[in-house]
Amino acid sequence: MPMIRVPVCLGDRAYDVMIGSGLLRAEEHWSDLPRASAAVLVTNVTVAPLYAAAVQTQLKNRFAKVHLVTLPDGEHHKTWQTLNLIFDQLLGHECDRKTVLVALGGGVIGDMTGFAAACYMRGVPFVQVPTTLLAQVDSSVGGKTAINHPLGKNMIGAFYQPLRVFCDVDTLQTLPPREVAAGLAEVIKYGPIADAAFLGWLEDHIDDLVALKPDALMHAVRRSCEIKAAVVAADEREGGLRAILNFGHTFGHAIEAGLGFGVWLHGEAVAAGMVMAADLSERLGLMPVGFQVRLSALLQRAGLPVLGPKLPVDEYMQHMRVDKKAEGGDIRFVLIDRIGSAVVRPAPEALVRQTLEACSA
Ligand SMILES: NC(=O)c1ccc[n+]([C@@H]2O[C@H](COP(=O)([O-])OP(=O)(O)OC[C@H]3O[C@@H](n4cnc5c(N)ncnc54)[C@H](O)[C@@H]3O)[C@@H](O)[C@H]2O)c1
Ligand SMILES: O=C(O)C(=O)C[C@@H](O)[C@H](O)[C@H](O)COP(=O)(O)O
Ligand SMILES: [Zn+2]
Repeated sequence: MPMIRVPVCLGDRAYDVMIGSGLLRAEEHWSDLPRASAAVLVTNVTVAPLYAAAVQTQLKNRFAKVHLVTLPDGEHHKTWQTLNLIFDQLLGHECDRKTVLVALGGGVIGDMTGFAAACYMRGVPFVQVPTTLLAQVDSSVGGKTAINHPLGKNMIGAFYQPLRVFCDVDTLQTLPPREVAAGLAEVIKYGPIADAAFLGWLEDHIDDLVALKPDALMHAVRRSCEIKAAVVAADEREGGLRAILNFGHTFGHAIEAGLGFGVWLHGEAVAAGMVMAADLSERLGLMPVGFQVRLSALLQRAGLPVLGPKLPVDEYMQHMRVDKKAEGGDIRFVLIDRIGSAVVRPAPEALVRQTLEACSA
């Protein structure tokens, strides 16, 4: 299987997303990481037994010291307390400011390791080795790093880009089906916001993706990373365009925070959130009736929920008011105005409430 490079063009901070089979064991792709006396591999208790040894072997060829930090697993551990476990180890091992952090795992590990890298000694280099579909198609690319606050998702964080991203699609074969589906939510997201043809391709190949067919996975990871890389290169810090990557997230983050982090997976909450955003797009007359049904059908075939939980509407509204896109108290939604095109704008509260009633159960 070929190895593909997707460049993320950010001037002197440009980097490659490398996508392929066998990357964790392909020494040539690791040999030009920067020189430093130490690397710190950050992973969790689930991923460590599967893939830490392979990555440690690569790192030991390059760094005199390789330390392993194994964190607890789960979205509810994306906190200050867990972040501090990374800093404890970095300081305990007397790591200097050239130390390279390596995030091995899903989006939780990637977001926390990236944030630790942004903060430790005011910034050390880091590398992403995403091992979930969601992390390969989305979270490892683009430099959003964060932890959660009980009152809001990803509220404490930084924009901080990795040196490189290694997407070894072989690692996806060990994912539980629920995590595959969660990753597919973010893949499907790219169709409505940026690429009508990709949405059609997903409708044709969703069964192959659910079955983890390697060729289909390669194409989905590649196209997703290409779209994300282009958006991030145009608007790294979400001054405008980048907000389209938040399609489904205004509602989705409210579901995650409202239920408590980890009850619904991020991708599951985004799936139900995209259906809500599609419904709102129709209510506003931006999209013809039928779009929401089309999107829901695809999400259901991927094994995802298409209705949010029946939280009180006021609770949804409260969580959405602290969304990072809100301005001056106005919640701003990512809405679709044509398949392959998104707009970011406020919506009348009465319509939002109708959407929440109609799209939760
Ligand atoms: N920074 C961004 O741009 C961005 C984008 C999207 C999502 N996110 C964040 O990413 C997080 C979700 O990421 P996720 O869906 O990867 O969840 P996750 O990191 O919790 O991983 C999902 C589960 O899969 C396990 N796992 C990981 N790799 C595995 C493998 N190869 N085989 C078997 N099990 C494996 C993990 O241990 C975990 O239990 C959320 O916190 C979300 O906010 C960030
Ligand atoms: O990269 C982005 O920009 C995204 O919005 C991607 C999202 O899938 C991701 O969940 C991101 O972490 C959400 O960002 P936030 O700023 O709303 O926390
Ligand atoms: Zn997301």
